Amino acid sequence: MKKWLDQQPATLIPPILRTALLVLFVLGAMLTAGILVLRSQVRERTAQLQRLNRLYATLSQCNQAIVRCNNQSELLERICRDVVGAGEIKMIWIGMIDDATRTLTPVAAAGDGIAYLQDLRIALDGDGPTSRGPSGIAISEDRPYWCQDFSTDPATLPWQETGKRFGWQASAALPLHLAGQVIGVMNLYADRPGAFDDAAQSLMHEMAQDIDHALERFRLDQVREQMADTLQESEEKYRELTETINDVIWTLDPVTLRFLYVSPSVERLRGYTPEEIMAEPMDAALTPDSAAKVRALLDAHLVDFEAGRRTPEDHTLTEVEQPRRDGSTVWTEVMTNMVRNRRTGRIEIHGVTRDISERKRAEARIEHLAHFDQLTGLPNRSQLKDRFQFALNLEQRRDGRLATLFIDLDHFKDINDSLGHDIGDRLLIDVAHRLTSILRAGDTLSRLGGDEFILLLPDIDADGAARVASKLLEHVAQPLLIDQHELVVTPSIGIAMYPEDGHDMDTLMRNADAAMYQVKRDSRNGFRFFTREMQAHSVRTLTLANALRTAQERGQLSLMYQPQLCLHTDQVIGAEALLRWHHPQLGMVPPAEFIPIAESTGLIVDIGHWVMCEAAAQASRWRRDGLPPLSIAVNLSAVQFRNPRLSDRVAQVLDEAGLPAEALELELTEATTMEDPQKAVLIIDQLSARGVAMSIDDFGTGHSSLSYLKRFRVGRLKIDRSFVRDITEDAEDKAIVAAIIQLANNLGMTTIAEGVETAGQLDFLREQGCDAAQGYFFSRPLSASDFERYLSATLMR
Ligand SMILES: Nc1nc2c(ncn2[C@@H]2O[C@H](COP(=O)(O)O[C@H]3[C@@H](O)[C@H](n4cnc5c(=O)[nH]c(N)nc54)O[C@@H]3COP(=O)(O)O)[C@@H](O)[C@H]2O)c(=O)[nH]1
Repeated sequence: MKKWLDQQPATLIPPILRTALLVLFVLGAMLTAGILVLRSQVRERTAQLQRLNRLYATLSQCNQAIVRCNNQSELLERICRDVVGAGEIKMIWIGMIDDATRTLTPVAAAGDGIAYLQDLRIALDGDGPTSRGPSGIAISEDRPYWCQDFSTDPATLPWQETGKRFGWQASAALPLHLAGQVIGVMNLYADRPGAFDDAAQSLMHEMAQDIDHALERFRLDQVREQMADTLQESEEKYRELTETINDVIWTLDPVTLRFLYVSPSVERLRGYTPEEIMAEPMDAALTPDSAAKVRALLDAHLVDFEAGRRTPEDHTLTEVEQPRRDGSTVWTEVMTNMVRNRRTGRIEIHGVTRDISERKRAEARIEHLAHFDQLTGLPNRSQLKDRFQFALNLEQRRDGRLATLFIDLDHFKDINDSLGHDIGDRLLIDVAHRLTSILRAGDTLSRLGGDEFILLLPDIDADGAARVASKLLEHVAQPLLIDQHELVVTPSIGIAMYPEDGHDMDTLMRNADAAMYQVKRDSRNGFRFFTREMQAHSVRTLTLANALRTAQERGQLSLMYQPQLCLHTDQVIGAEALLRWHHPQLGMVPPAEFIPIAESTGLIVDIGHWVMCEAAAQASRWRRDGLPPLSIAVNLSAVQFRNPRLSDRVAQVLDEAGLPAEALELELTEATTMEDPQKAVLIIDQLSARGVAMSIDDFGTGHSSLSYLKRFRVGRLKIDRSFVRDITEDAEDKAIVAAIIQLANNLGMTTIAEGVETAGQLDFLREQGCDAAQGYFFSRPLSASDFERYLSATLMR
């Protein structure tokens, strides 16, 4: 311009104009340059604004995604798509930390270069270049890492090649959080260096925070879902439980006494549906008295609960008999506690009701078992004790009298043994009915066990007691028909009177027992009153009976052997085994005293068996030791004889001892065989069929029936000592002994005389043709070793 003005004539353009034109020109140029700068700035500003707008749009889209998406992976995918779709960001990926491996793994990505992420795992711990990359720094330092120049930033070194390939010029790594902890990172890549200016950083930061909130929401949703699931599950379990268990679970309002909930099992328990139960107040089914009690109890509990003296941990357990729809009742156990409903704030009673009828029945049964005899239903000893005490107190107060009758059935054991326990039991039941049928209301009949009964007659004198006893004897003795068996059973009754014979139950029972025992010794089937003489006897009997129970196991029993000699050869042909009992305190107890006790207590069964075993074993030993073959005689008690398995037991004893049957002789008293001769014939037949020798002991004392004697397959008769004693002087004894010997001869039996003490007695016996003898004249009963010596001495003669 200046050049052009200089070429123009001054006339054409005067200097002033020239200056003005120059100024104008400069101003114009300046204006143009300003306009150009301004236009470039406007363009840049516009571009920046557009970028910001795109980022805002991205943020807004992200927020929409956050609202719409329901889970983490959907949200992250969507954010990645939206961010890249807005055009400002070339690539984005979001990685999550795997706590177990401490690596960062991509979970969502979009844009150019995502293929590179395929197997990407960034180790977070250690000093490797990857752990110190933008993601590693963002995570470890919990801050965004802005990389404005991707190609030169030392942190991006391992990925700069990749960045060049995909055109990444700048990047950002922003940590993501859950519950305040860094859980991942969002990586963004831009195609422009310095792309993440302040405005972009602020937006990205906001986006990361929004994502954090969304992740937190998902977590809470998840927790809520889990809680809902758990709640549903536990509700289902609770429902299942309440519907299937037999216990009834319920909730009650203690103020209105209305049930708020009752489980369905109530229908099984009481026959009413839960709805029916809930329709009525709780106390509707109770009696006014019980209802008042329940109400008072609840009120007291409520007061205590409000005052903090009662807590939900305080449970109350009560037993309640509840009505059922069918009119019956059911015993229940109710466990309750008071709680405050957290939702409503009201106090409730929570309860569990359990059916305990089975337990109640068992308790009642145990109670019954404890007081009543199971077979007959009569009171047992424990119940008798109570009634006795009551009756005694009464009689003491009114100065009255009371009778105790001890009733024992005669030969009941025989019935039991021969017909079986079932028949025996039924017999006891029938007898119990018979006895009861003639008693007054205040009398007590009790069964002690076995065939022993105690009858307690209050307010009665001796005459009255005797009348009752007679009536009982008569009544019980009537034949009984059990199955096809017609049975006659008689009782033996002993009577003790209060106050004469005792002031307490034990004494009166013991004395009545002693009197009963006397009846047994006499004739059975009768009654006797207790006397003072019986007392001494009964005490001794009781002592002996107790001591006898353990005599065998304590080695107090032993056998003595009394030689038996043949009167034709004068040789020892056998021995009678005689039982001895030596008690450390009582001394030698005579068999005549303890054998009856052993019989009446039943101990004779075991003791007699022991005697047989011992005697058979001794005889066997003698045979093995080369002694002449002797016969061993063993006394058999009537009780043993009645045992239906006697012949088997004898065979077993012989077997075990290895003794031939003919070496054993069983001595039965005449009285035993005559108790039931028909049966005796059978038993003797069984034994002799096994080859066992038999003899009848004490012959002449038991009124033998000759017709039966003929049928007894016994080998010899043993002449009782009482006839032998006076045989030399007493003509009658002489005649009896002679007759017995003759009778035996006629029946094909031999005879043995016992109790021979003198030569005169022996001479007479020899004259009469008696075959054998035993007695002090020859020898007293000897121990086994003395017997061996005695035998050797006789053999030497
Ligand atoms: N069931 C069982 N009864 C048994 C057993 N052991 C013995 N007894 C019976 O006890 C009664 C008494 O017996 P014991 O005191 O042994 O008396 C016997 C002899 O010692 C005695 N005896 C023998 N010789 C004489 C004599 O010359 N004079 C005399 N005064 N007494 C004598 O006689 C008894 C033997 O009697 P018996 O059995 O009838 O032959 C007695 O009834 C025994 O039976 C046993 O194990 N079981």
